Amino acid sequence: MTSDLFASDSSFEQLPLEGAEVLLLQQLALPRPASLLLSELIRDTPWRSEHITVWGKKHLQPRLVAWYGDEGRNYTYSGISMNPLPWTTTLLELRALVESTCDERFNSVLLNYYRDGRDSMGFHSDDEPELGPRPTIASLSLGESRIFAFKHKQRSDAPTVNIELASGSLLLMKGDTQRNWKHGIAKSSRPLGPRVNLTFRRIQATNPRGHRANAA
Ligand SMILES: O=C(O)CCC(=O)C(=O)O
Ligand SMILES: [Fe+2]
Repeated sequence: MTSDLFASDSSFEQLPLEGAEVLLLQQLALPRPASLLLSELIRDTPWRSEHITVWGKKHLQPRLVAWYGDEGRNYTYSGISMNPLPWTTTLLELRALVESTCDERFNSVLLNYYRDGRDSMGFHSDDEPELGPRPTIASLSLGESRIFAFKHKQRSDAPTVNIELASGSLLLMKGDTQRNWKHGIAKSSRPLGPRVNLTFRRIQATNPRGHRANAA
């Protein structure tokens, strides 16, 4: 094991997205090598394959998901209501690391498992009412690098901004990011390995029924 596995670049880089606050840390100092965390999460998580309703039509989500968090922090999107699973030791460890790195507090985490290049996430904003009006979301990626694309919601002439989310990277979305931009993970025709993404979130105390119309 070389020290490179644990190398970290401790500075966040601000991405040039107008009307958004998006910061990227290329390499978080993980407690164990990313490959070990990835295989542990793939093996130990009770993954769910969910049907979601998008524009009134039922689809199977092209990825697997799991939702963890403090009790009572339910989350509803695209017609799915998720009751949180109790935190595991590993997820608590990762949460503490992410919280101290970005000086924020989170009470839940959504895990997305992209099994290969055919798995994806459609363009959406994380703008459910239970996240509050200007949510801070911290996204930790493990495994295969995937392209994370931002598309402006109002300005169709604004170019799509693509960023590569490598294993061990931490992306922070804050402020008006969700109000002005959508994001997604495209499919790839190349044979890609597995990736697990963890989005740490803060669910507000009240839990009105939310909706996410376009997160196929
Ligand atoms: O997998 C990713 O990087 C994106 C995850 C995401 O956008 C979400 O969970 O809302
Ligand atoms: Fe998202």
